[in-house]
Amino acid sequence: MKDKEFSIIARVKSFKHAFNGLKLFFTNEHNGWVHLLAAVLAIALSLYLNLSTLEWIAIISAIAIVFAAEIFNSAVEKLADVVTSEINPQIKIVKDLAAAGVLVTAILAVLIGAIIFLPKLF
Ligand SMILES: Nc1ncnc2c1ncn2[C@@H]1O[C@H](COP(=O)(O)OP(=O)(O)OP(=O)(O)O)[C@@H](O)[C@H]1O
Repeated sequence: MKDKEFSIIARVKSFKHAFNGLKLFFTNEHNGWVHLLAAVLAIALSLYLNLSTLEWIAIISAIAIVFAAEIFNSAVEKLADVVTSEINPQIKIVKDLAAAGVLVTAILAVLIGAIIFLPKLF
């Protein structure tokens, strides 16, 4: 691959593509809406419970990790659908693995939420 010169314009374009990806995720992906709702509720509860700085860092990190995993999962699903629209056992494995990645981050988020919120609520 030929070395490319550093260009501010190219970097700005990369950001534009990434923000377009975010727009696509939040407009087209139903799971994106579910995660957005969960994130808004978690942030509202965090504001209400007046969290410490470290607790905020944990909550925000959990939210971001789940979103990132879901976005990668959506990308894998889209790519898999381009590869074939037929039922294919290998595509099933690929999609199930990507979904498992989201599940792991969702479990992490629930555990972090439980550790932080439950003692303050009960
Ligand atoms: N082409 C395929 N061949 C075999 N199995 C498939 C195929 N497409 C989807 N699946 C199975 O259906 C599941 C759901 O895949 P789909 O692409 O419909 O994602 P989805 O319904 O958007 O899921 P998610 O809730 O993760 O967004 C996959 O995890 C996989 O087990």
